[in-house]
Amino acid sequence: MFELSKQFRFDAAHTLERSIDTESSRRIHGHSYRAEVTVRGRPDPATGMIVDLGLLERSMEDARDALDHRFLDEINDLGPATMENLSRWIWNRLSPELDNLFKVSVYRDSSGDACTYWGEEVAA
Ligand SMILES: Nc1nc2c(c(=O)[nH]1)N=C([C@H](O)[C@H](O)COP(=O)(O)OP(=O)(O)OP(=O)(O)O)CN2
Ligand SMILES: [Zn+2]
Repeated sequence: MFELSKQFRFDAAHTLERSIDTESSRRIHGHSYRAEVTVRGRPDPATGMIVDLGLLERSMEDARDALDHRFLDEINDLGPATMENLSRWIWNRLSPELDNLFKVSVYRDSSGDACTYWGEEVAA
């Protein structure tokens, strides 16, 4: 079994309601994010690939365009612009076209923040 990943970066602004650092979090501020999309599977013997990295990049472009240099509070189906909601939002955007999608991680390298979404568990 293999995991294959590709990353993209985006810079975006947001506000956040929190119980700590309330005032500064409510002010519009920005972060530099890095998102990592991982597929899992076995390479096709003919191509040697799980999925062509070029195709993976194409399907990520749309998500990047929707996030980069945006005010995240204005993205209707995101909810509060947290790392958790961003990783799930990227997952929801990519999962219809990526059969082998395994996880989506979002990082804020400057502060050491990371969040990974594996999709919702399907009840047995
Ligand atoms: N569970 C989560 N908690 C918080 C999130 C999140 O996405 N998930 N996000 C934030 C805010 O984005 C906040 O701006 C980050 O706050 P903080 O860690 O205090 O860092 P700074 O704003 O000071 O950012 P710098 O890296 O210092 O610029 C909070 N919590
Ligand atoms: Zn923030």
